[in-house]
Amino acid sequence: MPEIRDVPAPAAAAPYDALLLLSFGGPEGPEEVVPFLENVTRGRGIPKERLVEVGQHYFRFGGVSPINAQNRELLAALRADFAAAGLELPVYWGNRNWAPFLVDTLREMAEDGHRRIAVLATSAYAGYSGCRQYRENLADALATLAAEGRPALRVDKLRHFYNHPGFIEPMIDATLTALAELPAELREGAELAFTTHSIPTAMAESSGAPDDPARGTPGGAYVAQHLAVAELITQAVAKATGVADRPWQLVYQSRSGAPHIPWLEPDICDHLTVRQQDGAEAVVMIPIGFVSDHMEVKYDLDTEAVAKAAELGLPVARAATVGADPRFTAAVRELVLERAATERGLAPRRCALGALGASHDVCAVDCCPNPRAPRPAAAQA
Ligand SMILES: CC1=C(CCC(=O)O)c2cc3nc(cc4[nH]c(cc5[nH]c(cc1n2)c(C)c5CCC(=O)O)c(CCC(=O)O)c4C)C(CCC(=O)O)=C3C
Ligand SMILES: [Fe+2]
Repeated sequence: MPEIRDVPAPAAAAPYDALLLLSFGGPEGPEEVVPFLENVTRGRGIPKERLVEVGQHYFRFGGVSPINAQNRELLAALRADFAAAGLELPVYWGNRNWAPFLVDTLREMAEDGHRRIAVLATSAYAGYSGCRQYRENLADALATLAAEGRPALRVDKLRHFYNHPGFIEPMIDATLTALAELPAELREGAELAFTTHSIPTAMAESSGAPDDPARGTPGGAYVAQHLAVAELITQAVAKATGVADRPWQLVYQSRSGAPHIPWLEPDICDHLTVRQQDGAEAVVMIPIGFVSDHMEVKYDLDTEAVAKAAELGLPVARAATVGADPRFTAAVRELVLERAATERGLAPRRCALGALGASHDVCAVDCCPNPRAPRPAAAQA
């Protein structure tokens, strides 16, 4: 079978001429918090109380979200990884909700002569927020550039990377490191709580492609993919620690939306309460839903859940997120080369751990539907 390195290094990414790192964006000063939240929530019916509350989370940290600094770090790490591997592919960065805005980055890419762009969204899983919404953002930006009379760009979003070994392995190590932070006598009995962003249950159920085997499971692809990651990490931790039956659960955090609309549960704080009542000795929280230490991790876990645990007298530790781990940057390089080879008509090896297998390259038209109304989206069949 042809390997992904079937052409000389400088041309290995062909037909792509650039990579775009596409992320959420966050404020970097107190005056930016409210305009940022207005961008995030435009037309989405998030209750005012929730926005004021979320604004406070940002103000507590001087109005600075950690996400942009983390993306700058990832951008630098990707450039260094590509350079070290002899891959000549410029890397750019643009966001959905804050500067550098996606449309400005795409305009710059067009001006620099790029036409065929691979896109890595900093969201590992299927779902409207992490997949289609980014593709809608791409469609909006491309429409703006077309209206400005600029040459056409083609954007291809790389597949979901939740089960790529370069994403899983750093999380296994991080879980073991967090376990080691607990007092020695608590390590064997410590439970694992895998956390991710809660989303409306209806959005969870419709996540993934209709023909995706993961979509057929209760909770849809979003939950099935997170469960697959939790199982992979649990198995590896069992092997490394020799504790075979360590309790674990997938739980949720950062719920918003109106109270009468069902969202995925239980919340991490309720979970800690229940586990403490059931006699748990300690809990390790592993934020598998987040690629880096976003505000959700810094506030909802490190501040809120840690305070809850202290109130309960339950020892907790929090596993680090993947961030700019060299295994992850190497995985991104592999994903670019893999997709490039596929686009050249080859059948490259598609690295993925666990039973769900490698995710699709091109989203179906009805994959991860918009919960409000259908809108144009780029990078789909
Ligand atoms: C699945 C998912 C991810 C993970 C995938 C991905 O990474 O994309 C994610 C990431 C993020 N979410 C973030 C921030 C916010 N998300 C909000 C609102 C919402 N998120 C949702 C889902 C997700 N969100 C949903 C269903 C809503 C409700 C309304 C809506 O459909 O929009 C709101 C509004 C207030 C509130 O409701 O909390 C804020 C401020 C930040 C930046 C953090 C920082 O600054 O470090 C990041 C990385
Ligand atoms: Fe969010």
